[in-house]
Amino acid sequence: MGTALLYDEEMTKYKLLWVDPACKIEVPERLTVSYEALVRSGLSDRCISVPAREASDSEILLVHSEAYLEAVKKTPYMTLEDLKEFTLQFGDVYFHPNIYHCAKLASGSALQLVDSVMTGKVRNGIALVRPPGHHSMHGAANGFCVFNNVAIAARYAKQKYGVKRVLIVDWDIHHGQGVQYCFEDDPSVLYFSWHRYEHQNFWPNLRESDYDSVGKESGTGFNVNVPWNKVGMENSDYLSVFCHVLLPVAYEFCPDLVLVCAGFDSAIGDPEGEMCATPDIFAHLTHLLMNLAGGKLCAVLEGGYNLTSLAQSVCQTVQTLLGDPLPQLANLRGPCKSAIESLQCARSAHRRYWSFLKHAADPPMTDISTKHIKSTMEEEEKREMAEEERCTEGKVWPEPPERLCPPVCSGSVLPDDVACPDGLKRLSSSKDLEPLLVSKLKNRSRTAAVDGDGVTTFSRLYTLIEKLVANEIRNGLVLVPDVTAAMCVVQDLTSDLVKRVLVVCVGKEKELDYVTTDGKVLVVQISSEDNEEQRSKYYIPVCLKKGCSDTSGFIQAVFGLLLPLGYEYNPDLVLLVRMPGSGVVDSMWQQLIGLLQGFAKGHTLVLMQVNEKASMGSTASALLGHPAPPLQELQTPFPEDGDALERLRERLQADWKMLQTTS
Ligand SMILES: NCCCNCCCCCC(O)(O)C(F)(F)F
Ligand SMILES: [Zn+2]
Repeated sequence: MGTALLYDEEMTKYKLLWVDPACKIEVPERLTVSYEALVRSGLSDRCISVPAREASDSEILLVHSEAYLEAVKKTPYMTLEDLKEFTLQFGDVYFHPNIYHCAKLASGSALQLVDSVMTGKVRNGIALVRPPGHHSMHGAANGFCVFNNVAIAARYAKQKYGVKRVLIVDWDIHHGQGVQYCFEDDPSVLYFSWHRYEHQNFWPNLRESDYDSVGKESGTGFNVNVPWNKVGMENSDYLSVFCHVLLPVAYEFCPDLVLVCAGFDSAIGDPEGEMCATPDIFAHLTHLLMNLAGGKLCAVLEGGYNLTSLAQSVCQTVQTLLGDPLPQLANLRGPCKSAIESLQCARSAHRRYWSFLKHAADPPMTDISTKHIKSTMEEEEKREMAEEERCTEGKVWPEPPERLCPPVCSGSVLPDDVACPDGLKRLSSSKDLEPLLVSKLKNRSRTAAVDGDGVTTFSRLYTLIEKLVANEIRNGLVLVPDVTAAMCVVQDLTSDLVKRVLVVCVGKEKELDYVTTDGKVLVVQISSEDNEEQRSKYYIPVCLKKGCSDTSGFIQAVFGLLLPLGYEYNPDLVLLVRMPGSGVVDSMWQQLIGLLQGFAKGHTLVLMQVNEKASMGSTASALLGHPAPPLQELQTPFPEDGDALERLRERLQADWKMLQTTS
């Protein structure tokens, strides 16, 4: 299934008609540069174009009051003076004779997107709209927003399609208070937002934007705020919050639909955000959400005022929605101190509501929400001083790397008597291995696996790895008689082909003579074995008391440890080994394959034993990029596992900064 793209140039036909410094950044060019970048890059042609439409009164009334709608209806007939007068009652927003029409198109576009996804016409999609929506409230316009496009879409999805749970992820740099107010008492809509806050010194300067606004009444726990109390946040900070706050909660919530308030003012160069995360981060943020809700994801444009980073960020998002390989993120050096404080506060505020956060540490000593009183003056001084060096006009960043789709998506190396799963390309052509390599294999591998057909298997395996490295194939599935022997062989085969291999070992392993100290290989093993004493910087055993069949424990290890490590290690190849008898649940296995595609440009090599070939179909499906089925309701992870993971993280965070969640 494809990706929907909604855009209508009518929504460029309104603008600010008078002087207002607060609103001058919200210009029609925001939409045109975004759309034109998609056209120029050829991405728009790869999308399914869906027409915009006007939202009806009843749809708008899902969120807004009749009084407010009636008032906005009058604006097309107002004089310039009346429009100025009308605008004065709201904050940081402007009206225009055509903005009511555009606001209906913006909301209607979001609804068209929901229809396209919910009817299965497309898998996911994006709506490029203005005016934005996430600040507008039941009876008021605010922050460039007239109707709350995403809030209306959430209510619409529930009403028309009986959607039970909607996740709204707001990665815009401003707090979408309009969305928060709409759903704060509603447990069927989980709202997550990060936003520039600076201890309430940043617009919209609301006390309720802080991390301790967790929702109210039956919605308690279903509102997650992560305030950024400093500017200059980077890719590491964003990924840490996704791994350590949003994703565990999102997976436990298990949504039927994901809506994204896709604002790109959180990107580098934006005058509002003043952050330093690069446009390619949105490729990963999008990817990390794409295995939720069976892949049903609707992104709706909110903010974004640097026309260069906006256009690049939109392209990065669309390319991921289309399933293209992800760019490698270089030198992630872990969250900064302020981000760790925010992260720790958000986790501790929610630990009583979400079992995956249950073992979160106490809030930091300096409770940051009260800090803003005494810090206002010193912050003010610092802000004045730092102004010049932080000026966003000076910011430069590299053009996001090209994300080329290999001609073949998935290759396979299988015993001759095993049928190749649909969609996979069987590697039969195998060049003979250099004799030197054969002898190396012979003395390396412990079993007779390198006998006649063994050599054939390994020469095909070598060919597959060469093609992965050459980006001729994206990923691959290998079935062997003995995965343990094969693991060692793969290490030999890859040692001169790639710089860093991330080995994810699912299930227990007799003895793993696989560990290196030079960092060329990082092994993360998830099993029921407690190999604590063997642990080192590059060999990290994660013990699940109940083994890999405990999906709750497994998913907690993936988000709490495996993903942050993987991002920091930044491998060129991922070797995913499924040990026989691991007991891992198929949906979890597919989720894992999906998530690991975020590393190494998707170059994942799955190694399985022939007697596990029953799982080949689901493995192939995940490798081909089909969204993983949702994990069924996850029960609370076992306390000892949660505790052990927390302790393991604390011990490892000296070596691996991305594991830090406590200051
Ligand atoms: N320095 C000028 C002050 C601007 N204060 C208002 C900012 C509004 C932000 C709107 C947005 O970006 O959140 C949306 F997504 F809604 F467009
Ligand atoms: Zn914004």
